[in-house]
Amino acid sequence: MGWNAALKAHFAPAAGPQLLLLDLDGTLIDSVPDLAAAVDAMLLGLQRMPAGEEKVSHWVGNGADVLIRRALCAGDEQAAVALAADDVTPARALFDAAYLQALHHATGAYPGVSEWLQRVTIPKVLITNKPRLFTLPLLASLGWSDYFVQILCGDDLAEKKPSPMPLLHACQAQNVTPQQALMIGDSRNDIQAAKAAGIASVAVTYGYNHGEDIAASKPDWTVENLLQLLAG
Ligand SMILES: O=C(O)COP(=O)(O)O
Ligand SMILES: [Mg+2]
Repeated sequence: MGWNAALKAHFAPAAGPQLLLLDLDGTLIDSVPDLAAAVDAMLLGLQRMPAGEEKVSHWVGNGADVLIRRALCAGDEQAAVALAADDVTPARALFDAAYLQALHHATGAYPGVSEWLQRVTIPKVLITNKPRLFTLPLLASLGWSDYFVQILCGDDLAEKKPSPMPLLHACQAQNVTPQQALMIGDSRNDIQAAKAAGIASVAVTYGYNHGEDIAASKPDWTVENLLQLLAG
């Protein structure tokens, strides 16, 4: 396995990155159908109108708590932030129950991802804003648990992406410098975190980025399929 010319040039004289930091939702898996079903079950349980996949796809990226807040406030960001924790708790219970039952009904890997995960043999750390409660059973269900040397979820550290904290934590734990690592993600949270950590970043163009073009976040490279990162 070899890296494409752009990555080779960036990481020279090494053959490529020494550590891959990988986002999950919107990068490796298309999880919005199942997330939207759980959000809609939650909203119906609260006697509200369902939101549907398109809106939910714009609300994903900052973890379950923020997703639920956005859903309760129909995407009004200020209102979502201002919502009292007591108003979120009952909704969270409904969401958790619905999503845990259907983590992997309609969720699947994006084209090229399974082959890429098999071909890329350097250490991979999963860095997701998804809570651990959902991440571990979902990875097991996908048969992917053994691909990662470390799994950092949204509730594992004091700060989540766009904070650089989980990325820097992974580099330190895996004994590489930020300059030797590569972050791959679909949203501005991934790219901002990478820039703040001094880590080069690849954005995939097919994921969820709050309805915005990921190019606006100025990743170092963009790809439509992870296999484009490899030579040949
Ligand atoms: O849980 C989310 O909102 C997004 O998770 P991600 O960091 O894997 O994209
Ligand atoms: Mg993502």
